[in-house]
Amino acid sequence: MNAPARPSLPRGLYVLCDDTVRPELPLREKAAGLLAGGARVVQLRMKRTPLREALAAAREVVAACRRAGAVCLVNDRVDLALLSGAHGVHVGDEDLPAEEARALLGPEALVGVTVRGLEDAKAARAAGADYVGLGPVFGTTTKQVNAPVLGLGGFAAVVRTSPLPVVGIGGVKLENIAELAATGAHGGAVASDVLLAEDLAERVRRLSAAFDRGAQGASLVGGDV
Ligand SMILES: Cc1ncc(COP(=O)(O)OP(=O)(O)O)c(N)n1
Ligand SMILES: Cc1ncsc1CCOP(=O)(O)O
Ligand SMILES: [Mg+2]
Repeated sequence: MNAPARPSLPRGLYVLCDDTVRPELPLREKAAGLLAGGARVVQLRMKRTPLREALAAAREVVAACRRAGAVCLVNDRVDLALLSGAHGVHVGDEDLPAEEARALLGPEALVGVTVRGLEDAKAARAAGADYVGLGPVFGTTTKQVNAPVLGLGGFAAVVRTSPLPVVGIGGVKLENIAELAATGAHGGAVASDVLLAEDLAERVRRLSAAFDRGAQGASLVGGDV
């Protein structure tokens, strides 16, 4: 029997289409700018949008991502991910557990889990997650996180031994994303640096290029070429 066709999470820039950063700009316009810049992974993070509006926004953003060939993950809400036809969900400590998200979404969905260290990453793998979001890597004002800032060294130590691909989050910006990528991170998740830019598409292009440059450096150090 054929295995289910779960998409793999593209490596590189991972953008948050977030309603708390620059709230006056509608989510669909944020998504349009991000996708115009070639974003390949978009997480729809809605913390202040009323539920029915959130469902409508999710349907619109997921459809736009699918037209652009990008992966769209819904933050927190498995119900919205299901109803909007998203590729998957990202869950943390205050959301449904990864096992339950997987049970509801099925084997074809991508499930990402927030972790703070290696033990959490092992647990996420056992729970059926596809990747982990590890942070905060740097200081951030976008979310008050109840965990210490890892710094690049602490982040890299987890990346080296994580059983799942690691996406770094928290204070990731144009000035540090190449260094983050050079640790071997699978992705760099960015909210404010991209959403506060005047030209979202151009910022996506620059962030993606910087991540890819850093990742290339990592593979040269590793002796891949
Ligand atoms: C890629 C990625 N990693 C971590 C998080 C944080 O998720 P969570 O801990 O559930 O916090 P909220 O984003 O829900 O406030 C994330 N969203 N994405
Ligand atoms: C959701 C989340 N979890 C840890 S930091 C963070 C916010 C990241 O936002 P920014 O890229 O603006 O620091
Ligand atoms: Mg959450």
